[in-house]
Amino acid sequence: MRYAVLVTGPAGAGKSTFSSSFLTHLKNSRRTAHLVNLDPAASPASFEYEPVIDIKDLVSLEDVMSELGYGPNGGLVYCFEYLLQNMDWLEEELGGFDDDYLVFDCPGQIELYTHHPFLPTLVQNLTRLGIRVCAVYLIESQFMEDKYKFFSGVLSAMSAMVNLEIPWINVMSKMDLVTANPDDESGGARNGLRQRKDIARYLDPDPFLLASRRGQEGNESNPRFHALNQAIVQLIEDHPLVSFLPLDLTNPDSIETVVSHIDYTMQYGEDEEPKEPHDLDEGDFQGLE
Ligand SMILES: Nc1nc2c(ncn2[C@@H]2O[C@H](COP(=O)(O)OP(=O)(O)OP(=O)(O)O)[C@@H](O)[C@H]2O)c(=O)[nH]1
Repeated sequence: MRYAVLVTGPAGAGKSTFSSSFLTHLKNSRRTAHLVNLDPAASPASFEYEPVIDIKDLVSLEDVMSELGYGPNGGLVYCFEYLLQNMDWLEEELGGFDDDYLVFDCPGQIELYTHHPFLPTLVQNLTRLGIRVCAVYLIESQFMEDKYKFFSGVLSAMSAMVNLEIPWINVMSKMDLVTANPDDESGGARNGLRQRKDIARYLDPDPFLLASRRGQEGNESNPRFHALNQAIVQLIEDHPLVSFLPLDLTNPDSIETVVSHIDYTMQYGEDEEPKEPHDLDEGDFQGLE
């Protein structure tokens, strides 16, 4: 069985960094895992592991912009349309892998996840090839600095989940930049970053964070803004689809927890049949007395 993990989320959320740590973790656990780059604008410097499949071998944003005169956003859309017209290329590239974990590092343009059909079509194609697919959606801990930005992140995560309809894990990345304890002088506090005493209300989004303190901050005095917030609170209350796993890459237990959730969501290894004696070859006995 092949497994594909789509690493998604807004620009700068830490997708490439997480993909590298994830691959290191899988390799340390003696699993066969590879990086697939789906970002036609990625620079090679952003990868710790060389991608085994790279969309830039098919089409690159730089070429599309210089040769066809597209801007960055139109160029990205063109690249994905081109990929979907050339799924036989991807199918051939994927053909060389068996029983492997493939980590797809995706671009950071949020509209790709929320309202373009590209990723759903890609997922359909991967599923057709017998690949089990799940998505990890990252938003960064700095989103907690501003509750409106945070809830816009929650809504985009919800929208992407509904658009893709595949097993899904939301992750709050860069938790090393936050400390929950105001007395803790280490880590995030030492770096001058925000302490949060109410992290749990963000990891399991409490919509009443948004509804609180009417009239005390900027736009909140505008009744239409307040009414909009109330509607969003109601939506999140009625459809509590999103919660976040915290990810602190400086803590090995944290990455381990996220990987366990991915394995569980993917039902990793659940279809492995015990080998019959006549299926075993010499290699299976190596190292055994
Ligand atoms: N402190 C901290 N910084 C991080 C972490 N993950 C990523 N970063 C930093 O955040 C920036 C963006 O990280 P990337 O991994 O390139 O993010 P990305 O989502 O792949 O970015 P795009 O592909 O441009 O959308 C880089 O400067 C990283 O060093 C983290 O866990 N902690």
